[in-house]
Formats: sequence, C-alpha cells, structure tokens
Amino acid sequence: MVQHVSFRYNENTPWIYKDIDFGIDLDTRIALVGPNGAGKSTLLKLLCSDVMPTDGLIRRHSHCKIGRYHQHLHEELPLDLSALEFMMKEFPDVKEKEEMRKIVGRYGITGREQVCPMKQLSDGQRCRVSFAWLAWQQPHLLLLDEPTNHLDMESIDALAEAINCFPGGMILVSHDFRLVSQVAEEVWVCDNQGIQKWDGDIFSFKNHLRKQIDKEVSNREKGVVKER
Ligand SMILES: Nc1ncnc2c1ncn2[C@@H]1O[C@H](COP(=O)(O)OP(=O)(O)OP(=O)(O)O)[C@@H](O)[C@H]1O
Repeated sequence: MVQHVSFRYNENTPWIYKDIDFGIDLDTRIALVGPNGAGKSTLLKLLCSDVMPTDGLIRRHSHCKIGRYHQHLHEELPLDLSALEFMMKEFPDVKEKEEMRKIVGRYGITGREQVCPMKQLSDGQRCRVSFAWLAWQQPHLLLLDEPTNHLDMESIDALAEAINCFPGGMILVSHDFRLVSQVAEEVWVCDNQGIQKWDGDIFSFKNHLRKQIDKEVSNREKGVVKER
C-alpha cells in the first residue's frame, strides 16, 4: 500500500511525487510509462525501499519478497568470479555444481561462459546472469526497470514468456512497446508529480504520444512562420 506518499531526493531538488496513493498485489501487471525524468525508476526504488518516502507511508506484507532488475545490476556482479561460482555462493542451498549448471544454463549461459571470470562475458551475458540471480531468489513481486537494454529480440521474447509464466506481481518500466504489449495488463502514466492509470492499452498510448509530437512540431512551425 502506497499511502499519501510524496518524494524528493533532497531539499534542494524538486518534488518527484506529491501525495500518490495506490495499492499493488500479486495480480499486478503494470507498465509504467511517462516522460524522461518523470520518476518511473524512482517509484520502483520507493517500492523496494531503496529510497524512503519524504512524506507518507509505504506498507508491505512482512513476507513479501521483492526483486528489482535495473540497468546497472550487471555492473554490480563480482567480475573475478565465474557465473557458476557466483550463483553457488549466492544460493548455498543448491549444493550440486551440476544442478547449478542447469539453472544457469536456462538463462543462456552455457559451457565455458559458466566457468570463466565474468569480466570476460559481454554485457548481454552478464545481464543474463543477473536475471538468473534475480529469478532464483523467487520474489513475489518483480520490479523490472528497462530489462531489455542488452537483450536481442529472441531473448526479449523469452523474457516476455517467462514473465507471463511468473505467478507473482510485476511492474515494468520499458520503452519496448512490444514487450509491454505482451506482458502488461495496465498502463500507468507517471507525470506532473503524480501517477494516473491510462484508459487504454500501450498502443493507444503510443498513438497519443505521436499525436502530441505532431502537434508540437506543427505549433513550432506556425511559430517560425509568425516570426518571419
Ligand atoms: N539520486 C538522485 N539524486 C537526486 N536526483 C535524482 C537522483 N536520481 C534521480 N534523480 C532525479 O529524479 C528525477 C526522476 O528520475 P527517474 O530516474 O526516476 O526518472 P525516470 O522517469 O525513470 O526517467 P528515465 O525515463 O529517463 O529513466 C530526474 O530528474 C532525476 O534526475
């Protein structure tokens, strides 16, 4: 439950949210959209307590496990360890190396990629390790912030399929309309320090953006003509 939450990073920076109020649960399937800098990533950080509300309250079920994927997650991996060593260290309950090999293999990290130091992997491969790490925590709620940046089309479709098989809640921030259309049931717009449910699907939102841009361009052109 997000109750009357307002947030700004500090006293010298503008309010990102003012008095937002909503609830999410394990059936939640939301795509967050909105202009750059509106506060989409900040909302995910608030939900997983990476930052705390300036005012108001966020109440969580005490057993709710939240997993957040963000663009810098793969940069936080211990690069001198191999993917296999890292996962064995993070999940000591998996005792057999062969079992962990299978787990990591499901994320497209196979053969030598599993045992070489992760510094030798590409960004895309490291992202896959991050996904394996995130998924194996078995969160109840997934917060995905731009998860497609280092993924090819095939991996994006695999991600969509995985999200659709995931039984918990999900909030996605993504500029990838194709992914959004495959996994989101609702579109919420972050703008002007608030959040509003979009009355339509992601494609109608895209059309709305296109019209808005056309209008801005035409107004600018009219302005230029007037100036002349
Ligand atoms: N740690 C921070 N300290 C101060 N300001 C920050 C911090 N992190 C983000 N901001 C600012 O807060 C605002 C919201 O940022 P946020 O990243 O949440 O927006 P966003 O909607 O996710 O943007 P984008 O689509 O560009 O990723 C921006 O103006 C950003 O510069």
